[in-house]
Amino acid sequence: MRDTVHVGLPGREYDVLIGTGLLAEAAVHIAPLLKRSRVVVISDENVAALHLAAFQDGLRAHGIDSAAMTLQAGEATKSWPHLMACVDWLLDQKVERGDIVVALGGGVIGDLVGFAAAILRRGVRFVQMPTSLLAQVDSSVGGKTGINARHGKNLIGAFHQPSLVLADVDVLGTLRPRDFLAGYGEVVKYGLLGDAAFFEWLEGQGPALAAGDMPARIEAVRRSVQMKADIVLRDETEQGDRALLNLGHTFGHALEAATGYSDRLYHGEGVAIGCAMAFALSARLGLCSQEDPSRVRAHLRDMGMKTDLADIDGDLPGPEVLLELMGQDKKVVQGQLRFVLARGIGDAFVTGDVPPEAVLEVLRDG
Ligand SMILES: NC(=O)c1ccc[n+]([C@@H]2O[C@H](COP(=O)([O-])OP(=O)(O)OC[C@H]3O[C@@H](n4cnc5c(N)ncnc54)[C@H](O)[C@@H]3O)[C@@H](O)[C@H]2O)c1
Ligand SMILES: O=C(O)C(=O)C[C@@H](O)[C@H](O)[C@H](O)COP(=O)(O)O
Ligand SMILES: [Zn+2]
Repeated sequence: MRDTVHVGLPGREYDVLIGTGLLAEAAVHIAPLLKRSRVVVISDENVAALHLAAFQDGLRAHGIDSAAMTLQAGEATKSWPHLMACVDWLLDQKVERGDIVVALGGGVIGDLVGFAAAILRRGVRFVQMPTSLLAQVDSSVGGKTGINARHGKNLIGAFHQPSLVLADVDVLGTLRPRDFLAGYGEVVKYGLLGDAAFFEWLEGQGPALAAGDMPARIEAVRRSVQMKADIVLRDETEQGDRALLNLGHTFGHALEAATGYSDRLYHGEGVAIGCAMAFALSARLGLCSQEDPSRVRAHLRDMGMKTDLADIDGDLPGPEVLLELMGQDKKVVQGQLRFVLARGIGDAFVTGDVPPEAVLEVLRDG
């Protein structure tokens, strides 16, 4: 079972291969990119324990040498100290301009390693081997790379497109259910932002997807990646339309900052709560029907996901502080917050015309 989505950015085009068995046969797809038969791989401790040996064995069988570095798992790894460790190690390995760096892991590894590749010797190529659902449907595609700052999420980074993305859906089988569902938050986002039929399909197929139905998983990854590729092609550096991919993120990023980028709230969980809030805000402003937010929440609830602030363990700062945290959002223009809101399911748009009091009311409702 195999699908390909082509990201046709002029001069930086690449394929996203989606299917089974791609980890073991990665060498076949990576070899044509190599100038010498050696790659460096960066992964995290969970993924390395489960999948690094199979990946390196496959490379070796094709005569490709590899060296690997393993980082601590979790969002805290997207930070200055780990970026420095990564870049130091890549220099220790004498990675050259013509070499390929492989990011083997979830979105944390993809964002961090992609950024390290962007700044190493002013830019080396990298391959994304996304191993989480979130990374397969979203973070491995489109070239946003970076780390978090004390001031907020992803505030230090670069646009640096990968040279190839290999999304092996078999490896999703080892994800913890909570990590799978966090990735599902981004899948739902795609339906909500631009494809009502996809959202409807997810309402029917979501449980099968979570239970491991392979054709359903491939279809969900393919449709998500295709939508992202289409948007990135129109607006690579987020001057306009690309901000639609930020649906749920203005709320979500503030909640991640408020919970200290910790296990209290995963990125995809923040996105799911953020999508529910974006629809609540849209309904409050009379932009969509009152039924839409209920339908969004009902599907997330059916899937066993977080939808409300009360679902986050521990104390949260008050609405005013959360609103203040949103002030570092990259969509802010001339000091004014902009939100991705919706006229209905599958019909999102970006607007700065949002009274702060309406946002505070949504946050107070939780
Ligand atoms: N660049 C982008 O466009 C973009 C898009 C969406 C999200 N992101 C970023 O992605 C990050 C979240 O990504 P994530 O949800 O993948 O988090 P993650 O990388 O922390 O992975 C989640 C957990 O799953 C584990 N894991 C990954 N693959 C596994 C597998 N196959 N089997 C078992 N365990 C596995 C990881 O070790 C980790 O513990 C956030 O930092 C977010 O900001 C970036
Ligand atoms: O690729 C994009 O563009 C996205 O917005 C995808 C998001 O899911 C992702 O979380 C992204 O990293 C958020 O971007 P940011 O610019 O708001 O940090
Ligand atoms: Zn996201």
